[in-house]
Amino acid sequence: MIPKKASPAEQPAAHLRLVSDRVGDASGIKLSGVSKTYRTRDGDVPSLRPLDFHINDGEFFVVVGPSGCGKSTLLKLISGLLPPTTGEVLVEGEKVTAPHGNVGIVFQNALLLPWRNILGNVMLPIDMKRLGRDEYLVRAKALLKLVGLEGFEKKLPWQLSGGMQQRASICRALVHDPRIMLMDEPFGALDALTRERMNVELMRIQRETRKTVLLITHSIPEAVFLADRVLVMTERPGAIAAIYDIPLPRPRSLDVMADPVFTELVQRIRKHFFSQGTLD
Ligand SMILES: Nc1ncnc2c1ncn2[C@@H]1O[C@H](COP(=O)(O)OP(=O)(O)OP(=O)(O)O)[C@@H](O)[C@H]1O
Repeated sequence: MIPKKASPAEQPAAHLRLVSDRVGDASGIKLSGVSKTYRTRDGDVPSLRPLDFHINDGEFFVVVGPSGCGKSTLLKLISGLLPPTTGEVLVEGEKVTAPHGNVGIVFQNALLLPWRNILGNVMLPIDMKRLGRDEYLVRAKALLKLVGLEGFEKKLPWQLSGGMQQRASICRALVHDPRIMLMDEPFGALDALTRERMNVELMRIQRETRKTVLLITHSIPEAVFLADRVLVMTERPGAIAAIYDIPLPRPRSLDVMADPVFTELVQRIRKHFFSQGTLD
């Protein structure tokens, strides 16, 4: 389905140009006609309508949508955990047919193994993939330092706060140096203040590591704060309601939330959720 452009009546000010898609190349993530219908004993559950879009290499791309519209399904399709019903997903120009090493995934809860210390948890993908421990140990420690967890390597997960655990899970997703980070409501379980701090931290990590990030959130301000572009989904079966370009300069601090461009974008995206019945 072709992303919908804003009608003239809903056109924002010139500085809030709405883009349907940027021209993409073979790098990044490309979805062509990707749909998903779950086959269950009680019948078919159409979850995603055919989607076409491209996420550029190094882009911070955020997806917002109503509950149950297929956001997590989208993430599973890109990571290769689920096959699409129609269409194809290309990651770095390669068709995704199975779980692949090009992604690191962060879930809503840190999901650290309670019996492994923090360093051991970060090293889990390396141990599972049987990669060279010595080489990646250096990287794991450097990542922990990057997220402010230096000195906590030997602690067990319960000895850390929720925000610190989530930072460790981000390190775990990055330790094998994937090109892409997929994040499913990564800060949904955190209190508001910690969540804001984690957002600032995540942007910094993304800038330093130059990863392509696809993040799912229910928070529209969070989406606008973080993203280069925001994809708004319709209700299930999910389709693209619109894709917004976020022209706020980087680096961004929390002060950007007071910028009129920020508030206008938040309001425009919120309108999708308050129109009758469906998202658009
Ligand atoms: N394994 C499955 N079998 C059948 N239906 C499923 C399965 N997984 C998800 N669904 C259905 O597909 C739809 C999309 O689910 P998904 O988890 O992708 O939505 P979501 O947008 O991530 O939801 P939320 O925002 O509440 O986390 C939902 O209606 C869900 O019930």
